[in-house]
Amino acid sequence: MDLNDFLPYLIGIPVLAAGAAAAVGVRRRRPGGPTPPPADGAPSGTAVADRPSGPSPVAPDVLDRPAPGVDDLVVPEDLAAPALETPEPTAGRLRRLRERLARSGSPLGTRLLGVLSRDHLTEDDWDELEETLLLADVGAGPTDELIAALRTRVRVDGLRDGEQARAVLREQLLALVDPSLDRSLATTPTTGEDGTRVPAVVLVVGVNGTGKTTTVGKLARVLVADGSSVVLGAADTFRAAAADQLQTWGSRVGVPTVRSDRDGADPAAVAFDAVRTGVADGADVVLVDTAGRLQNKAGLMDELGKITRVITRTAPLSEVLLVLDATTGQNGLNQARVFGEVAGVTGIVLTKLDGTAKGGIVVAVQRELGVPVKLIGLGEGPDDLAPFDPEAFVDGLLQA
Ligand SMILES: Nc1nc2c(ncn2[C@@H]2O[C@H](COP(=O)(O)OP(=O)(O)OP(=O)(O)O)[C@@H](O)[C@H]2O)c(=O)[nH]1
Repeated sequence: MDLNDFLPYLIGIPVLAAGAAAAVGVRRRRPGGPTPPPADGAPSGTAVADRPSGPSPVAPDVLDRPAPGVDDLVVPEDLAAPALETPEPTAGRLRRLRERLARSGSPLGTRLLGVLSRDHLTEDDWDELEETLLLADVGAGPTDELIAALRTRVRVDGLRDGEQARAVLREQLLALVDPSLDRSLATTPTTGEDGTRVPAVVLVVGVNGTGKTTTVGKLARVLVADGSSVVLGAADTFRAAAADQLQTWGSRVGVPTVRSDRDGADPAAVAFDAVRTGVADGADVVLVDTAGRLQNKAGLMDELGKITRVITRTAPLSEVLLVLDATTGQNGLNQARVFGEVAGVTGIVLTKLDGTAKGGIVVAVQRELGVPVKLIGLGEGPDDLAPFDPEAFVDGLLQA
């Protein structure tokens, strides 16, 4: 799916929302009510909340989980079946990116333009440009490249006026952001060797607090609006409230959540059951949220490695999205490096871009990991997630 093709929501939203509700359905389990047995009676430590009736998938013995208690299979009252919402089209979201960048004080592009529009650029002016880029988290390498390219353009063509300065800066910033990178999300189901339909599996990783759970919830809305059927896996079993949070996101758009209510349950077991549920339900996409613990690289590698191994017994991983908080600058880059090494990241979600005028992190993180920014978070609202569009982003930076 090409993210930039989300725009057709505009036409299909009422139909798609109704279709999604019908296709996914919401079945509420009552507290204290009977626990549906797994298909073959084997124990399963996870439960599927807000899911249409059907057999529960069963995890392999190797995962060694305890049998469920009734409490494991109960949807709390306050999380049950709210009215289904209609996600907002992404077309408006790109416009909002520009508005938010403009509101964020003095965007990077405006400050650069202020210097470039001066009559005769002195060495002090070039130093100011360099400092501005570094302070905006563009990173040393890309900053040097941009300065060198601008110097060449100024030397060869001269900069006659502000308009020309803007055009040159736009061209050079765009080159840094790299419009040639493939930013589409792999969310198309495939067919297994035995002819079964295999959902696309998207694993979402990142340090705690960066916005993983929120991003999974927002992405589920985007996919539902696009006509896909989705299953969520709450494999963040470290933070007790994360599964509730995810389930709330899912239930608002009729998407079931596979979860365990046991604190500290094995995240790989939840991920496994989520994927099996996706297969059993004939879902298009399974989105798996993970915990963001970064105690040490070995621990992270163990946990993510196990989750990946267990998932890929049933379905290949289509995407590993790394969620990064745009306001954390260099710190975020250090985290990105570790996750990049252990998790085989295929795309970056840059959250909280609404909270920073330092758009340069987009460039730095792409360079650091060698993978594209695919989605950006623009706020805490349910539809504040947009496909990353290099041109809209650079135009947002450059507007007055
Ligand atoms: N302003 C803003 N806030 C965001 C954005 N994305 C997420 N947040 C907020 O960031 C906070 C943390 O988000 P979570 O989704 O709980 O983060 P997490 O990475 O799942 O955290 P853990 O479960 O602890 O690992 C919440 O208050 C979100 O509303 C964004 O794009 N902009």
